[in-house]
Amino acid sequence: MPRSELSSIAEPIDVSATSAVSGGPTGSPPALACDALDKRFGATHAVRAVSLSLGAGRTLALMGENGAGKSTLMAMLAGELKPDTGSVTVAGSVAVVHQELSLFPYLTIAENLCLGREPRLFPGGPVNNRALRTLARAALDRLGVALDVDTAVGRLSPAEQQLVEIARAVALDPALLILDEPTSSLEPSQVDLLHAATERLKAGGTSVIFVSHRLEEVFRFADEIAVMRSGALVGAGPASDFTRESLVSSMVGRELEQLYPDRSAAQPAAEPVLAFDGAGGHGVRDVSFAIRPGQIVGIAGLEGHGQHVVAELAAGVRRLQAGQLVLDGSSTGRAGFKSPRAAIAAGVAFVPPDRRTSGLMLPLSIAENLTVAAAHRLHPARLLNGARERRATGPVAERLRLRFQSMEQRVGELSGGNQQKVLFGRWLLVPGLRLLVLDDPTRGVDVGARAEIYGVLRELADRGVAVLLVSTDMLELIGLADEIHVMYEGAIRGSVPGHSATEEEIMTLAAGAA
Ligand SMILES: Nc1ncnc2c1ncn2[C@@H]1O[C@H](COP(=O)(O)OP(=O)(O)OP(=O)(O)O)[C@@H](O)[C@H]1O
Repeated sequence: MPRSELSSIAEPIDVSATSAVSGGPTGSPPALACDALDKRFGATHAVRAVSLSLGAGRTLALMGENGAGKSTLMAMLAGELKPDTGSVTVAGSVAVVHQELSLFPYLTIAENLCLGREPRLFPGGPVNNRALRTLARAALDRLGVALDVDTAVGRLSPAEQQLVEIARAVALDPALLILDEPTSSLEPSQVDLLHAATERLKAGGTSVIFVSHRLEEVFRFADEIAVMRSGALVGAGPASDFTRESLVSSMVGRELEQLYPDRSAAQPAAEPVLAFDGAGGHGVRDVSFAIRPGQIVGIAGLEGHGQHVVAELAAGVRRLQAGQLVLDGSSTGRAGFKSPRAAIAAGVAFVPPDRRTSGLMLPLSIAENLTVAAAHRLHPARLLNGARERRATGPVAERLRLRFQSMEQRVGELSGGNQQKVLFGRWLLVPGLRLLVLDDPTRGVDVGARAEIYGVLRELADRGVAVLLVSTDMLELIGLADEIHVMYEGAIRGSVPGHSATEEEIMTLAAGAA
């Protein structure tokens, strides 16, 4: 875990002191202060003259739209990125948990947790495995996580890996802990663990900065809020000075009337586009439900209960081992779609959850990534045609409020949330779309862009496209889906109509308690 090389403040810190962002506290030095930080990447002015300070034991939520400059600012605060101008002062070490995990999958939890600071049997000698395990267990205990420290990290769910990564940062006892979207893959009970752990850290004088696009968490975790827009700090102060509405409008620079679009009044009675009929395999079993044209069907469940497999079966990424998939009234064959290509040929599109490993071609341009699915229509001769590509992709980029320099920019240079928008936007250009399968489509996407994505989904549904939405965000499912199927241990435990569903109802089913 990187530690800051930055200059330290020698004076002890008054833990009881409170501090306002960008305002001095009661005379004690802040745990973190930065002054006029500025950073450009070529033509992009990513961070503009940002100054702020944070007291010891305080939590700051750093908010802003995708591409606002949050990750760049945090990298400079952590000493990982050199500012063009400006300075940072931290009263001690900094530990960072990035959006992309940095654990070694083949090493155990204990080995990952103690990497680079393994206890030795004697100085310079072999690793003391007993002490290693004890240290690792203590690190997990501090977070309240019950995992076997001998498990290889690659066998853990994404949420568990995230917790290990956080435990590793916490174990360093940093003066400042920086968490970049720590909760995006966590389920509610794990968010509770993280909340309790940060409260304990704060009581010990550690300051915490975190980024989240989930507003409900921001008000729960943060003492202070700082809002960035287009690289500049546009608002900062105690969390109690903000309301949900004022926070959103300060982030997106406009009033956001509603996050979720109105539902269609009439439920479609048409034949299903796709029906799961006793489908099983890869840990799921007896899955039966139908998706009709114009319907948004949601799949809920705690991490690891089979919901991703359902999305992958629908999209031809995995083959069935039992039951059948029925497309327009006819079976798709013995094992479902033969391949993703066969699913696409049938008008089924898939937005996978992990944009970095499955979906985007990071070295290629935005335009190329957007048009790859529609390539047959846009490039009949399979040759890139710049003018046509621009005509087609421009409106999509505008609609999704993509923040970019030019359509020729490499996707790898975009902020995380903007990459996700490209992944989603590519399917808007595809002709003959019948069923859109989405697996956690708004992870890391800011609230303004999320409203746009939700609006686009509703529009697609109103045009007769069927939507299968797998999401860990229960509020998103309740806000969008016409019907929600809740999975538990690989099977559908129960189904609830979207318009009347409550979080409690879904959680009860997801925990297998109903
Ligand atoms: N290495 C880089 N090269 C070129 N441009 C970059 C680089 N890193 C970031 N940028 C640009 O700097 C701007 C700020 O990006 P940053 O990742 O800090 O945003 P963010 O607020 O963290 O966004 P998100 O919420 O999507 O993670 C964006 O326009 C991004 O494209």
